[in-house]
Amino acid sequence: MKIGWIDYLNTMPFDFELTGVKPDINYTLIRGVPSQINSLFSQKKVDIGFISSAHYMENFNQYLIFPELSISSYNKVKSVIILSDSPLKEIDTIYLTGESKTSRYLTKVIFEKFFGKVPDYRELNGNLEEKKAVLLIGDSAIKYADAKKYRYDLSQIWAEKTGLPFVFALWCVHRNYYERHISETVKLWKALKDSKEIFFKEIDRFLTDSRKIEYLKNLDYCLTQEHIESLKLFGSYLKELGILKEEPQFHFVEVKDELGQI
Ligand SMILES: C=C(O[C@@H]1C=C(C(=O)O)C=C[C@H]1O)C(=O)O
Repeated sequence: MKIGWIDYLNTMPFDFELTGVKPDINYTLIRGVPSQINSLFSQKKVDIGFISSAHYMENFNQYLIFPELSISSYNKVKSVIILSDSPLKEIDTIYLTGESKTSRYLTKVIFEKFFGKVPDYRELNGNLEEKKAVLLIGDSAIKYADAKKYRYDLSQIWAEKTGLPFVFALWCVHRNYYERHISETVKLWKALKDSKEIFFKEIDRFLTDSRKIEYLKNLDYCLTQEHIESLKLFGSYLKELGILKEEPQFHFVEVKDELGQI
């Protein structure tokens, strides 16, 4: 089994090698930033991947979601931010990180649906200092959080406008891989879920940096009905903006029968 792993601090709770959970499967981890994992996943170079929620939405007929797991946030996420020299409403040009898919689309929803303006979107390459406004995610967002006068947290804006959590990433499997490897897939799902529980129960064993602990504790790793509502709303905005061809449906891996005890 080839597993696509997002190489950010925020995937640490799922790290079953760290927490000592043994999934009893043969696997290799392929690490990268979200955009790399998304494309390895759609090329079937990985069988199971932690991918951008928007990438699931673009390919929902081919993928299945692992239940109960995500990276989400109920208010501030802290690592999906717009850094700017001017207030948000005055931004005309914004440079978007190439590491993301969901947050790039969320930026468009925020500007175009919530604030009714279409800035010039450009690709972020090189130096932040020369750019008046940038979208950063993941570890570089944490690193450069204070780099500019204004900082806007995209998940906080979403929460203020919708009252919902925002779902950034989902664990997904290719439907046809799942059909041929049901038991291994469910074993991985269980290992990720157990790892997350052990990690937060015993967080001091795995991390000493209090800022990192605080960052991870503030994130939300669940996938409830409310999260699905939020994904649906995001999907309908993306459809309205012409980013998605159709409104996505949400299909899940069936985990109940496989491990009997769940
Ligand atoms: C919360 C985050 O969510 C990330 C954002 C993603 C995206 O924008 O496509 C994908 C995966 C997540 O790791 C983050 O990494 O800061």
